[in-house]
Amino acid sequence: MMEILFKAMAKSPDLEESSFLSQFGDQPIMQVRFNFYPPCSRPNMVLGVKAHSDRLGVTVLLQDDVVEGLQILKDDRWIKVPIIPHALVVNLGDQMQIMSNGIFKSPMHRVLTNTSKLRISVAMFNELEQDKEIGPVNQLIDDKRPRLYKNDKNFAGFNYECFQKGKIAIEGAKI
Ligand SMILES: O=C(O)CCC(=O)C(=O)O
Ligand SMILES: [Fe+2]
Repeated sequence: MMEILFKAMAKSPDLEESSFLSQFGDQPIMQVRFNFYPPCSRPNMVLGVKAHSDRLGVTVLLQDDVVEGLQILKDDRWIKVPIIPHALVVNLGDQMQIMSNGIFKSPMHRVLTNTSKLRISVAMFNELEQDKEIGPVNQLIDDKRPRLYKNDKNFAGFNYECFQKGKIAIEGAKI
């Protein structure tokens, strides 16, 4: 599934199919995370997940089919991501923004808690092969669009460090 997505995304800026996919290496790691948000008596004070952008290429998310909570930042405003039964939410991560030299954006998002209902979501991520370096695809760098990001070997770790410190990782990846 991830393979199909990465190939399709490469076609949009008119690249070779494997341009993004090949950066993940021959043995990319598939990770699945189950998020469990218990009810919270002070939802105005406690977030389920604080604001962050996903660190990898693409996140495929199955939201709770009843309880909302996910919000995305657009033009400095938090916008609710609606629940669409049986639909998956596909979100782009920082590594996609880096590989596409900023053409694709990795949005900030957060999860709110709910006073009375628990919420569950399942997120699927595609991690690079160990020690693989990523960087902007060469064909997306030219005079009009100079290279925005440096190549990086441990961006995922760097993103996690930034998340803990409340910093924006993609800013730190800039040249
Ligand atoms: O629970 C959700 O809807 C989103 C969780 C999330 O942002 C993540 O796992 O990175
Ligand atoms: Fe996320």
